[in-house]
Amino acid sequence: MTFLKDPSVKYKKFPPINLPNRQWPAKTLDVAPRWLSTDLRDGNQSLPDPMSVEEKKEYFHKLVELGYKEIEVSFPSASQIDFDFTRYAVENAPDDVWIQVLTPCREELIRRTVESVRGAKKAIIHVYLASSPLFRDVIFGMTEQEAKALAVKSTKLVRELTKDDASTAGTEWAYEFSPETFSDTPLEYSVELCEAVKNAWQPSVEIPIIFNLPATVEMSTPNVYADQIEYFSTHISEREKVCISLHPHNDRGCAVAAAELGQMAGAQRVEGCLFGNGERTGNVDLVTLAMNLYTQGVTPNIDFSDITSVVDVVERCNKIPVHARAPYGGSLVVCAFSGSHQDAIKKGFARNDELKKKTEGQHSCWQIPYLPLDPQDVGRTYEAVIRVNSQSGKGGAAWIILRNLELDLPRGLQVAFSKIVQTEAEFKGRELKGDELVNLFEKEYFLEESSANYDYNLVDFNIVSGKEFKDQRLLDGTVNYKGKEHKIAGKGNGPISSFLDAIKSTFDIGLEVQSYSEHSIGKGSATKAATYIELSCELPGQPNKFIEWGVGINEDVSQASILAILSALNRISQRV
Ligand SMILES: CC(=O)SCCNC(=O)CCNC(=O)[C@H](O)C(C)(C)COP(=O)(O)OP(=O)(O)OC[C@H]1O[C@@H](n2cnc3c(N)ncnc32)[C@H](O)[C@@H]1OP(=O)(O)O
Ligand SMILES: CC(C)C(=O)C(=O)O
Repeated sequence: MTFLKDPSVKYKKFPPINLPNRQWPAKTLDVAPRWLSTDLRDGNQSLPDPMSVEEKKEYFHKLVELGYKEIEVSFPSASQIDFDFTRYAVENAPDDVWIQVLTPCREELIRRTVESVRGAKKAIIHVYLASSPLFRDVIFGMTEQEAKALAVKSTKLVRELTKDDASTAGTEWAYEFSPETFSDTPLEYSVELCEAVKNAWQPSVEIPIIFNLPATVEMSTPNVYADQIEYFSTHISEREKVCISLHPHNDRGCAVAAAELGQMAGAQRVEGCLFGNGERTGNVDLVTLAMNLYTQGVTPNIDFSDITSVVDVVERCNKIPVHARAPYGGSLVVCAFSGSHQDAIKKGFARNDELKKKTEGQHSCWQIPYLPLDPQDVGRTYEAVIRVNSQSGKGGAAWIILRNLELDLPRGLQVAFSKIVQTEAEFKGRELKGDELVNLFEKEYFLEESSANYDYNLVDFNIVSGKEFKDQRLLDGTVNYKGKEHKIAGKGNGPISSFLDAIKSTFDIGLEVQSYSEHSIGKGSATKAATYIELSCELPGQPNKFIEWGVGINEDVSQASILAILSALNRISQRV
């Protein structure tokens, strides 16, 4: 079969819903829904290697820790592992967590399912049945009325085994019914079927019946799903005794949008999996949904403050990696490699700091270009935000030096260092890690601990000033040049000019300061001065001037300047 020139001969368009009075487009999402994690059921059933009991335990505890209050733990009639794990969940769930289990409409499987949650504090029995014409015809060969009768019979059986059985009074029972696949079922029939199920269950306002309306296979644009939900929400009777739940799959890549529009259309609950695991393209991603609320200022009631630990558990138990670009949790989503992004982020942070200073810490609104979320909110560091490769500009490397060494490089030095970084990144053909950049900077600007191999090294110096010298400074000291110590002496208006004078008289090197800046680093008694000096240099026998930057760091401001001059001089010495 070839890729069709005219796919309409094989695939039919999904018809729009006739809902001229639809209200959902004007709604906003202002509160978190009830969440149900089906990682341990729908997620698990789609894994090449389903989870072991141990893996399910780890995952379950993570879900509880994150704040999920409704967890579908299994399909207990599927396997001994699922049954045993359900028993574990029942015995170990906190009192406020509902344990949900799924069963088809088969008597022996319903019985075993109810058995699996015996003794639970709170349990939801979830029953599903094919309702769409395709699923009914293909899977069961049942008419609409036969399917309805089976759904009613199964609901009555669950009722008899649970809330009508006095011996289970210690358990708070809830009931969930899923017409599969709701999104491909005529709406009038979905409502008729659910009315019959509701009547069989007899819900209360306190514990409403859950009608979970799955897009078992996503077949339309999310607005169509929203129309379907709004239709159901406005046509089902005793709405106050009904909780509408969404269960979107991601076949068309729109599950998150479908879940969001579905909530706008009246749904109060969402079922999904962390990072969108699940059948085929997955269930809707619960992380994205919660964090989408969070970044709109709405409390999601789920705590993703340590998202890396969530990724770890999900990857370990599912044995499927979380994509590096997965919204919010992917390893690359808070990283910028490209120059203009890095520049914007760096400026954004600087502006934020300024605003904070101006408002004495009151400014708290997050507005950083390219970063919709403060990485620290999910336990990530600012160091990881900017990473450097051959696509990066001066700002990226400067950011890493700032974050690691507290050195706020002047613009000219950023440009100069960026060229060095570019050459290195192209040479290595890959990203340069933070510590590689720091090492490169320290090596290039002669800031390493061991300076034994540098051409010029400061051994000692002394500066004197006074009226008798007519406000001039006199500097004398010792400089080691290529292993040999030289006594130096010079005079000038300050430490820099007197040192330049000393270098001129000792080595016949003409140096001129092109630019200078300085700031402090560290705090309290550990405060140091960081000095940046751009020098132009005339060397004996060399026709052209050299221009180089140097960096010096020392507790003493004068010494920091002298070290910066020697740093530039060493760079020049290396070039000739
Ligand atoms: C949309 C969803 O995700 S639904 C959940 C799907 N999850 C799973 O299937 C995982 C667990 N499943 C299992 O372990 C097994 O399929 C079991 C235990 C449920 C049934 O196993 P088997 O009896 O061997 O049947 P098998 O898996 O081959 O086929 C499924 C049967 O269930 C029937 N079935 C499917 N859905 C339902 C339903 N909602 N209610 C009743 N029966 C159903 C099918 O018609 C088929 O019956 P048939 O054998 O009479 O044709
Ligand atoms: C059992 C139901 C809710 C399901 O998993 C689906 O329709 O995808």
